[in-house]
Amino acid sequence: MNNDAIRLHHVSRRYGAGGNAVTALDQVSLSFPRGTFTAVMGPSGSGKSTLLQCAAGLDRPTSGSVTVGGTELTELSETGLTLLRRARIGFVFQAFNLLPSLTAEQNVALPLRLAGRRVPKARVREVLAQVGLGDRARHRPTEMSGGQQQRVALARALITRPEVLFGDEPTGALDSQTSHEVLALLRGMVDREGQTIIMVTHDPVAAGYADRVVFLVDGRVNGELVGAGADDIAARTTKLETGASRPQSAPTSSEALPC
Ligand SMILES: Nc1ncnc2c1ncn2[C@@H]1O[C@H](COP(=O)(O)OP(=O)(O)OP(=O)(O)O)[C@@H](O)[C@H]1O
Repeated sequence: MNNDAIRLHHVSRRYGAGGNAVTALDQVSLSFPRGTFTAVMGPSGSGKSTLLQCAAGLDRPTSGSVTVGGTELTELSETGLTLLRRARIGFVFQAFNLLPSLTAEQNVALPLRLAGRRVPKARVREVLAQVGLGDRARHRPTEMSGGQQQRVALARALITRPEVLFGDEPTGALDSQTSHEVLALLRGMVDREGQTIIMVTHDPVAAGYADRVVFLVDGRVNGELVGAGADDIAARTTKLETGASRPQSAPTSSEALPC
């Protein structure tokens, strides 16, 4: 069986046409093996969100191929894409996007309800316990801290047992201690349950929880760091932001080139 949860092959995404055209992604090829945690970093406008959206089936590439566990997304209809996202993909964003009138357990059950599926109460409790909120099932978002709300959002993303969990700055609205708690949870899901996670972040400390960090510059992959700590990641991002590493330099021992 293919061991990649997601594969992008020569993916390009252009917005607009003529003189106003923007190439947000330019021939990006990347593989995300199952059970790994990848951070995506790069300067503002380098294509991180576009990469996430194309990989998650929220946006369609202009050219190239995206496969989720062997399913070619570019061949799916809109309905097919929606069904695939609902069943096989989870999302957490910087904004928690919880419904304020619903309790934690009702928020967590929402994706199943929207899909017209049965909501096993035990599963809702299980996933809330998994994020350390077993005792908060009946609380509403306003009765919870930011970190707790993000953990409810995480439980909501996990209720369907997604093959891939995408995070777009999931700790962007949290203080450093709370960020650590959420990132440690994500790390534990990869290590204990083999969850695949792909997370866009600007924060080298957050990226340090990942197994590898993929860097984008001007819509292209500009190398990656494997097993790096926050200091090395910060040094690399500073270089990218000042343009010092363009064009790409030869990889060092802890670096690997994209496949
Ligand atoms: N809907 C759109 N229409 C036109 N241009 C777009 C659109 N979405 C993104 N872009 C452009 O594509 C490029 C990549 O944008 P993207 O949001 O993917 O970058 P990013 O790395 O996520 O940026 P940031 O870190 O600032 O969020 C940018 O030049 C952006 O202006």
